[in-house]
Amino acid sequence: MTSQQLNKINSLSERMLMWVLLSCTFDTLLLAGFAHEGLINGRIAVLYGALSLFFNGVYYVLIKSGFNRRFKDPSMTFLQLMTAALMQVGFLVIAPEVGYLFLINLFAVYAFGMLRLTAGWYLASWLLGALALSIPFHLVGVEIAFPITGHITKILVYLSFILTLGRCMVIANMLGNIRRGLADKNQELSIAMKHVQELATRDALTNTKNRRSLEELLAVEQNRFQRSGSPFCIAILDLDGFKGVNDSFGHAVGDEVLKAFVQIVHSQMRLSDHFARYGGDEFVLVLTDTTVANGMTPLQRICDETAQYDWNQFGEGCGVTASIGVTNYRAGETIDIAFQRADAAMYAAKAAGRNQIVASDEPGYVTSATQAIARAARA
Ligand SMILES: Nc1nc2c(ncn2[C@@H]2O[C@H](COP(=O)(O)OP(=O)(O)OP(=O)(O)O)[C@@H](O)[C@H]2O)c(=O)[nH]1
Repeated sequence: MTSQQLNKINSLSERMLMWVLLSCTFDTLLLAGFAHEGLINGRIAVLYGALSLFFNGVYYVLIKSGFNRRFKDPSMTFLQLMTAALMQVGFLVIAPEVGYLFLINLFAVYAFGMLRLTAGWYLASWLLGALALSIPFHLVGVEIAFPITGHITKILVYLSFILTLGRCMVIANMLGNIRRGLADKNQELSIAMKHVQELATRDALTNTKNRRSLEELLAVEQNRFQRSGSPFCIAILDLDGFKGVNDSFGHAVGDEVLKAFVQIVHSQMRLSDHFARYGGDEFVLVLTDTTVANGMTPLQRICDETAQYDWNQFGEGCGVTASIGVTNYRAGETIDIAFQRADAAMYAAKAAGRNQIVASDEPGYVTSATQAIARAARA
């Protein structure tokens, strides 16, 4: 148990002791009232008050001195419960004329136990309580009374019931606090879990999805394709000349370039697409519900935006472009095979002079460079 947990237990135990002491004080006053009415000897009220003070004092000293930390249950709930229960049974024997009071007190005593006792300890305390109660009920043969003998005793009995209900309210409030604490802890835990999940699926530098998350998303898209035939294509985007940026301007500038590139892609992609950092200066864009034929337009925009971006803001002469390889996912193949095709296409784009798109094997979309040449020839 951590010292923070122990401190919490101690503060709860101290609060409980205060309530128990207050409760015992009321009982002592009620007993004094019954003594005044001649139902019991006045010394019984004094003894009840003195024993309450003594036992609560002992537990207070144990808690304050830290001695309770040596126990398996530092709250000492079982010990306190048994002390209180046996005290009630003892007084039931010596003052059966007001025996109802000690019997209803047992409810409050056992209810306090609910705050901390495990089922096993609760069962043990119940069995011990039952055993102890057998003494006044069976062996001693005392007359346990409900002492309404006049107007005053009626008020005293009424007060004792009201006070018992009050004790139940205090216990309900403590249980409510425990429940609220648990609910708060649960919420904190689920927020922390969400955060951990975010960290596990996000790239820390660029805040895009990471490779692990990409693999999961690709598996989802593959399933969707198999179920509904919804097409998707995989594009691998690799920066050109990024090593040069790092070498000339430093790693920190390189990081800024990566983040800016992510912004460019985010500004051009659809919300339903998936974008992830694969590693280093290599990224993957999964275009959902899209074939390469349709995907070429946003990819071309990314290529163009990257080439036209004001990289000089990071340093005079700083600049990168993007080479992109893209392929359709084909029925029945593994993601790995599609990935290899996209990778080969990306290397083809590099080999063809960088800053362009190569579609793996789509007729009519060999490279964006050939499209540009065709456009120029038409013009
Ligand atoms: N600043 C920064 N650099 C990184 C990070 N991860 C990898 N790199 C660097 O990125 C560079 C990637 O190398 P290359 O892909 O060969 O560089 P390139 O100049 O773009 O080469 P081509 O792709 O052939 O155009 C290496 O120098 C890595 O050290 C990162 O998180 N931050």
